[in-house]
This record gives sequence, C-alpha cells and structure tokens, in this order.
Amino acid sequence: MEIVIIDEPEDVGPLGADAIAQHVVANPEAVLGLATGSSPLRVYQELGARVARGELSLSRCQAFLLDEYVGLPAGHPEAYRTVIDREFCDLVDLDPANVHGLDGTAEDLLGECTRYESAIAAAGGIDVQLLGIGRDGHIAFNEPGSSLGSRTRVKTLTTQTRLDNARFFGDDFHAVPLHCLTQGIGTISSARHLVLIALGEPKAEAVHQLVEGPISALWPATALQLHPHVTVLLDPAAASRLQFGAYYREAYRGKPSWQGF
Ligand SMILES: N[C@@H]1[C@@H](O)[C@H](O)[C@@H](COP(=O)(O)O)O[C@@H]1O
Repeated sequence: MEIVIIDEPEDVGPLGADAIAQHVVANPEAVLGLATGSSPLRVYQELGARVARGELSLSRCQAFLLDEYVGLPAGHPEAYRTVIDREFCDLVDLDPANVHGLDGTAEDLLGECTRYESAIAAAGGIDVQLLGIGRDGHIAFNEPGSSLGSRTRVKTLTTQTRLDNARFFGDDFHAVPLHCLTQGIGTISSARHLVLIALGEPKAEAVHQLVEGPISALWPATALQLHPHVTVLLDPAAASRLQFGAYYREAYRGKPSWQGF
C-alpha cells in the first residue's frame, strides 16, 4: 500500500486524476471503477477539466459503478446511477452505453448480481477502481461482517450508514433504503489498481484500521492489505490516527510512486 498524505486540499483532485489518467494513457480502452460519495468529487471535477481542455479522453473507456440502492426508481436523484451521471459522466466524454451500473429495481436481484459479475469479467476486469471509505470501514456497501471474499450481492445497510447517508435524503433516515446491491470485497480486490480517498477526521479511525489494523471482517477495508497495488490518498485529518504517519510522510513525501522517487 502506498500511503500518500496530501497537505494541500486542492492537490487531491489532480493526484487522483493522475491515478486514473495514467491507466487511460497506457490503454485508451481502460476499464474504470467509479465510486459515489463526496470523497472522489474533486477527482471527477479535475478529470472533467482535463477532458474539456482536450488533454484526456475517456471516449473509449468502459466504467462500472460499485453499488446501488435497492428500490429507488431509475432517475431518482439519489440513485447511484443518477449521482454518477450528474457528478462525473456529464463532465467527461464517456459513452453512456459504456457506463454500467447495478439495477436496484430488478425483479431478480440475485440474477442481477450474477449478470454484473459476468459483465465486469466480459470487459476484461477493472483496471483502476476509485474508492471512498465509510466511518465504519466499509468500502462500496460492504458493511462490517462482510465476507472478505464476497462477490456482488444484496446487503442490508447498517443504521450508521443510513444515518450518514440521510443527509442526501432530506435528513430523513427512513427515506434511506434498507437494502443495496454492492460489488463484494472479492470483486473489488480483483481490480488491478485500487485508489482509495479519505478526507477529514471522521475517517481517521477507519483509515488507521485500513492501513495498520489486523485484517478483519469487522473493518472490511482491511482486506485491501492483501492487494498488491493500492494507493491511499489522505488529507492530514484522515491520516491523524496513523501510528506510522511520520514514516509514510517520509517514504512518499506526498507523491505516489508513479511520480517517481
Ligand atoms: N456506498 C458509499 C461508499 O462507496 C462511500 O465510500 C461512502 C463514503 O462516502 P463519502 O465519501 O461521502 O464519505 O459512502 C457510501 O456508503
């Protein structure tokens, strides 16, 4: 894992965008994994700016979303497909036909999960997957207790996650769906490069567990310790509980490995 502590908040967007762009430059048909949540927003805006300036094109890329609520109709403003269209796809030149999400209204939800796994495999697997992290250490919607080998499936959201996400539903906890479809930890771990962004003090304990804790289903993100290529982009607040924070600062000096040592 490379742990990059970024002192200037405005650098998060360019560094995260570089992480994606290097894959697209190497392979214009790269398969991208997209995450919802506030953490990747600066990255999406920076990628949008690069596409607008003609410096980058995602027109031949495929993209897969991590997760989706069960039961929100297509076009619901908080359905993750709508969110990703609004926050990312509308800013870049991805072909909408190449952006794939889970259908949380499917009659056969288990069949939908199987179909999604097959679609990712048919695309050749995900080259670079963006991730946020929940306060309880969840990635995508893999809540504490998730199997660390899990594949795409139906999950029940915890009360904490529903409370955290109520802000997107007019602060109405009961409006937040109880169930979701989510790529599993095993699915996410199959992506070739994982780029996790965590910002702010509320994420500090989850980040400490992710990087330094024992691998445990209690903190699902700890499974990433077994992955050969993970980049963790942190602001100082999210990094504040790292036991070896001084070492990561010295080792990476705010620069991911692709910028050279
Ligand atoms: N399913 C999403 C996760 O993919 C995301 O990482 C998490 C944190 O969101 P934020 O980045 O807004 O803190 O929120 C949701 O639960």
